[in-house]
Amino acid sequence: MGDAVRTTAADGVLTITLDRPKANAIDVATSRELYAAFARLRDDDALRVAVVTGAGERFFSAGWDLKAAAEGEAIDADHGPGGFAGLTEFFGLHKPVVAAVNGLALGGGFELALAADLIVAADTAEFALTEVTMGMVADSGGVLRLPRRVPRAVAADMLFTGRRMAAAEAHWHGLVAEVVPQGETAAAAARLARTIADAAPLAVAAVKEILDATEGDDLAAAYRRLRAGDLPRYRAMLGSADAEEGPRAFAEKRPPRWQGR
Ligand SMILES: CCCCCCCCCCCCC[C@H](O)CC(=O)SCCNC(=O)CCNC(=O)[C@H](O)C(C)(C)COP(=O)(O)OP(=O)(O)OC[C@H]1O[C@@H](n2cnc3c(N)ncnc32)[C@H](O)[C@@H]1OP(=O)(O)O
Repeated sequence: MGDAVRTTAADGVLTITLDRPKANAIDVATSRELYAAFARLRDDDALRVAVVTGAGERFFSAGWDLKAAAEGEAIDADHGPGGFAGLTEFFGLHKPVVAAVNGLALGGGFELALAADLIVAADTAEFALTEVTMGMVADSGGVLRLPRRVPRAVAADMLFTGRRMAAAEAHWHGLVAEVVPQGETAAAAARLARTIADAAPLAVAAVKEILDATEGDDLAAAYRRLRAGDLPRYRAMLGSADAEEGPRAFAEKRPPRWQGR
């Protein structure tokens, strides 16, 4: 990777660390490094899940690099690697992403966490979409995802005012899966990621595909999607050797040996 994004891989888990003093802010170069890290997750069959986190204890990410912006650098929110397209393209991939929010997740930093499938947060973490106070809209996923993760009135309050949401409130809303003491975020996220990495890869991919494909549907429409046969990863799971391996391993009282086919 480059200077601002570090990656390490172990036990099927890719850990992506945003490490750019002083606030883990994201400029165009950093967004391209993040993009490359998620491309590695997508393309490496040995990798089954990613954890994305920030270096240090104060910031997960303070979002877009406002100093670079003041000097004229623009992140194309629709088509550039660092914008909504990147977040949508990669967070629609077939492998889950866990955000380990170790501190302040502001603006694009919160959008990065919102694009993940699961969030583990430090008890000191805070979340905010401050774009409206910066003359912008959180159009790299924030304005679209937040109302689908918390009640509309709560999303509206945050989007109109840029107010912060503490980790405890985020957990109360179900936005955050787990809150842990500061300093334990990475370990908690790693435990969650390893549990996912140990599950059947085709089944995990099918769950992610179904969650993403039916997010906006009511139950009846979602069920029709599931039965329509137009979800390729779900279809692949149904006819897989792994779908037979699970019951066989249980009957033989041994751990399953997933083959990913
Ligand atoms: C899957 C593939 C895709 C990969 C790419 C994913 C990209 C994600 C989306 C990209 C971005 C989309 C655009 C986004 O929607 C728009 C935004 O993010 S707007 C910016 C939002 N951020 C903020 O509003 C936070 C701004 N910061 C502050 O308000 C304050 O810093 C603070 C957080 C309240 C802390 O205040 P203080 O305690 O007083 O500390 P300082 O202010 O002195 O900050 C310390 C230090 O950090 C620098 N800094 C802080 N925030 C930023 C920032 N956003 N950009 C640049 N620098 C920042 C600050 O300047 C200080 O440094 P110093 O001046 O001391 O050198």
